[in-house]
Amino acid sequence: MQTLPRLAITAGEPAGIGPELLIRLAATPLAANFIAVTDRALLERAAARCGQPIELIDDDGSDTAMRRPGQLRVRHVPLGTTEQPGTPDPANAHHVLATLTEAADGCMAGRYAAIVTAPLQKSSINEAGIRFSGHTEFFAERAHADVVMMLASPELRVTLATTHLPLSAVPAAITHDALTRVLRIVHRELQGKFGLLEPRIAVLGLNPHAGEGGHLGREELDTIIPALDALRAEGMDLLGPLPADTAFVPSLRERYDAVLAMYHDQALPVLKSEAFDRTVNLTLGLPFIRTSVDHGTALDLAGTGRGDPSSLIAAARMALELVARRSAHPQGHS
Ligand SMILES: NC(=O)C1=CN([C@@H]2O[C@H](COP(=O)(O)OP(=O)(O)OC[C@H]3O[C@@H](n4cnc5c(N)ncnc54)[C@H](O)[C@@H]3O)[C@@H](O)[C@H]2O)C=CC1
Ligand SMILES: NCC(=O)COP(=O)(O)O
Repeated sequence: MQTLPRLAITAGEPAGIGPELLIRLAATPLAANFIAVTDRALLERAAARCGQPIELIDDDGSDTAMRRPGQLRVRHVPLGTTEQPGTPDPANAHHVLATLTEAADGCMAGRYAAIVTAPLQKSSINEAGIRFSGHTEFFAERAHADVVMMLASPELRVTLATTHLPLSAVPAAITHDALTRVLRIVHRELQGKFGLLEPRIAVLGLNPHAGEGGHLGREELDTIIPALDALRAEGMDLLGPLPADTAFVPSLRERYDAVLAMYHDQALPVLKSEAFDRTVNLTLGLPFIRTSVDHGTALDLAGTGRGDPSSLIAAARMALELVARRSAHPQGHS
């Protein structure tokens, strides 16, 4: 019997749009066995807010060959307190982290084929007194893995040398070793996850005009260029460092398969402004597949049922594609 991949879907911040997006995802005919890792009653309230019928089934860990649109399995993780849409409560921080732990541990134990995450409110977890900067770092720590954040639309893949850091901390984090480590992961994962045998990676500079020959900053000359040259000597096809302001013009985009940006806001606005509804966040380097939405908790829309589920649906589709590729080519996949 051909069974459907078991995808763990975390709902993220209970007071955000995540729970409603899960209901919308469940309504699609996607060929997946979705297991919502969250509170059962939260999903019932989200379905009522969306005005969409939902059939919740307690997950017993079994496989199935079919799922009707509107059916959603649930791995119940109780809330700390009942959600107020639009107003995150730190009393739910431990609940949110428990859902991530169950999804990650379940993937590593083989109970789920992949994880798809809805957005969480990082500040609410911090307000509960917990050090936390994002799913990416949480899953990396849980899996003891070196990871890289990628956001990908059908037209553009962007990877990040640094993720959730204050801007003032970025230059010190751009070291020869860090760039080497990150580029090796990106190169390996473009081969394994995307089937690109000889991936072409464009690397952005850190400074305006990529440092203008040292007149606008020395990080390119002192760190980035030597790191790229060493990796080129190993055979990697690297372009740059390119000035970030022109790296995304069409003539240059034809010359690379992915971009490595030095920091979070250097490249993500390009993706989010041209493909907000089609972009997927994925974590490279984990021992399991994890995809996510490209947006946040949209507290201004939470509770209205009007959040757009497109990015979550795209994330689920990409997770299914990666699961299928892993089954077909298990040796090339982390
Ligand atoms: N993967 C994750 O867990 C992510 C979490 N966040 C967190 O989200 C929180 C809020 O972040 P913001 O910067 O305000 O960004 P945001 O993405 O939540 O909202 C920005 C704007 O986009 C709109 N928007 C976002 N998603 C939408 C959707 N699916 N449909 C329709 N409109 C949508 C919002 O209504 C708002 O006007 C922060 O705590 C941040 O850390 C942000 C990005 C990713
Ligand atoms: N902009 C992407 C983002 O902040 C998502 O981070 P993560 O929670 O997936 O690590």
